[in-house]
Parts: sequence; structure tokens; C-alpha cells
Amino acid sequence: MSVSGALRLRRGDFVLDAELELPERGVIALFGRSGSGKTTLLRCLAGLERGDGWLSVNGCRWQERDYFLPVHRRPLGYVFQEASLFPHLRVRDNLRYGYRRVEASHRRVDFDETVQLLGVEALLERYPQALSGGQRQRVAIARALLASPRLLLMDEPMASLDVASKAEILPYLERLHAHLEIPMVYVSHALEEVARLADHMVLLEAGSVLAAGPLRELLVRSDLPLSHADNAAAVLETRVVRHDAEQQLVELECGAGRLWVSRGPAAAGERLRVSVQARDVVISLAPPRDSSTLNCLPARVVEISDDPHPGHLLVRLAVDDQLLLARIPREASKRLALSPGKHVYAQLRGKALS
Ligand SMILES: Nc1ncnc2c1ncn2[C@@H]1O[C@H](COP(=O)(O)OP(=O)(O)OP(=O)(O)O)[C@@H](O)[C@H]1O
Repeated sequence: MSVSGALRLRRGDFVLDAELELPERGVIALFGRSGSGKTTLLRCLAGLERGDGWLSVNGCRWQERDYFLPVHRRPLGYVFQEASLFPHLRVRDNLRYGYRRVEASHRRVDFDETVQLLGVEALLERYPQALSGGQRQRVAIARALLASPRLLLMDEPMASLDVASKAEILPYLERLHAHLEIPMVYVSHALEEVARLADHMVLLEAGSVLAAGPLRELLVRSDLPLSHADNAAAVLETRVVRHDAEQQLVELECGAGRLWVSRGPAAAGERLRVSVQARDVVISLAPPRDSSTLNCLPARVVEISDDPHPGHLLVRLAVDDQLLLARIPREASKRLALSPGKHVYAQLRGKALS
């Protein structure tokens, strides 16, 4: 584990008391409702808050009982909700600022590659005030990366963006995810965002860690609040089979089944994750005929549990070794005589996949 620690901090009535064991790369979502302590924990990781406990990153002690590495000496990148760029410097000089502060022999990122990765080549000569919110955040992320951090911290980097800017920046964050060799701790309270980006999740509730582990496992646990949320979703890992230009669809392999999604061209063999909302999954006993449903996967009922939505149940389905959630009417469960072990078909409504 590259980031581990136990951090405690009291702020008024609120107490943060969190133990962490984070993987050495990939996107780690700090997730929880408003006030659960996500930002406080992130600030403790950065050294912006000093609580009790210890913290070790990549084998280096950042904090212990009598030792505290100050924030300016921690090799980390911090991206805030609002991009904090220097207004009097062009984008190029904003980017160079962090880059130059790292000795050439310690640099682990290439300037041009990072500029390309975040798609900011065309913006280099502009001043921050001539950028859109999404562009500013891309520059802020590039600047954080150019300081060759060992840990990248992001505090709801899309919170202040409108829907269009969010849609613009998400693909860059996905690209970043594929290229990053360091852990990126990403604070969010938007489940859709987390389902698209994160590999690992730390679920916070009232300052404590309620659960932590691989995202795919936590999303579908019926004992956690995630699976009972309105927008509860599961994530399926798939592989691109082919792009059908005529139908404008991409065929994906998902276990023994196939899915079709409308996306731009994708290369065969590429891994693609899709998130499927529980409310968009329909269960049937036979594959649909004479239906406009494009996607239907053979599945097996694993567990049926109560759901807070009146008149509904939550069904956990296995699609080979992956799990899917379906929120279905209680009446339908009875009519179809669903029980654990039963073989069924999971139809995914048109908009189910994202
Ligand atoms: N300086 C402070 N003094 C008193 N209470 C504080 C202080 N800073 C934070 N808190 C409290 O600590 C709790 C956790 O706040 P924090 O901002 O970490 O939550 P969060 O999960 O990031 O919330 P959000 O999603 O709304 O940003 C909140 O109840 C907040 O009111």
C-alpha cells in the first residue's frame, strides 16, 4: 500500500477518525454525504490540517507522533473546487511554475506530454481569465501534475462547473486515470462521477470510514447506503469487440454476454467500463423477443433484499463474475418467483449504460 495512516481531528462537534490503506495507483474516491468529512480528511493528507495520528506515503513518513512534514514539503498536487491559477501569468507560465520548482533529476513527468494529456496545447498563450471553467480546471490539473507529485489530491474538481463543462472535462479525467502512476484521491459526492472514474472507494460517514475497498464491490453491497440511493449503480468491466460504423454502435464483451453502446470509434480489445443504474435494469425469465431492447445479459439471482423505495426490492444479479443491481417492484419479484440461484435475463433499458 502506498498511502496508509490513521488520522484524528476534532473541529467543534465534528470528529474525524479515519484509518486508511490506499492502493498505490488509480483513482480513489473519498465519498460520503455533505459534512461526512471528505474535505477535512483530504486537508489532513495534504498537511493543511494537523490532527493526531500518522501518515505514510510511498514508504516516507509524512506524519507521526512527534513529526509533521509541512505542506510545502509534501510532494503532492492539490486541485481545488475552483482552479486557483495565477491571474497575471499566461497558461504556459502557470504550468512552468510548478515544473521549475522540481529539480530536473526528480522530474517524473514530461511537460509536453502532460500538456497534451489535458488537451491544453491551444491554451498556452492565454491568460486564466480568457478560459472557461472547464479549461481552467484542466490547466490546474496539468499544473498539479507537472510538479511530479507522489500523490494527487482533488477536491470536487467539477463542483463549480456547469453540465456542459463537466461533460467536457470527464474524458480528460478518464485519460488521466489510464496514464497516472500515482494514487489520485478524488473527493466527490456525485455517484455518477465516481462510478465513471474511481477504482477504489473510501466511504465516509460522520467522520469515520464506513467501508473501503474496490469500487465495484462497494457499489453493490446491500449493507451499504450506496445500493439504496436513487441513482444506485453497478460498474461492469467490458472489452471492445468491434465498432459498427453503420449502426453507430460499439459491441462490448461482458462475460459470456454482449452489450452494444453508442460511442465514438473504439479499438478492438480496449477495456471499457460501463455503469448501469439499478432502476434501469428489468428482469425477465426469457430473452425478450419483439422488443426494442438492445442489451440483455444472462444472469443469476444472488440475493434479494429490501429497498427503501416503497413497493420495490433490490436484486443482486451475477453476470459471470460481475455483479449488477436491479431495483424491481415487489410484485414482479413474486410473479417471477425470483429466488437466489434462479437463472434470469437482465434487460438494460436504453439509457441504462453510461
Ligand atoms: N473549522 C471548523 N470548525 C468547526 N467545524 C468544522 C470546521 N471545519 C469543518 N467543520 C465541520 O466538519 C464537518 C466535516 O466537514 P467537511 O467539509 O470535511 O465535510 P465534507 O464531507 O467535505 O462536506 P461537503 O461535501 O459539503 O464539502 C462538517 O460538519 C463541518 O461543519
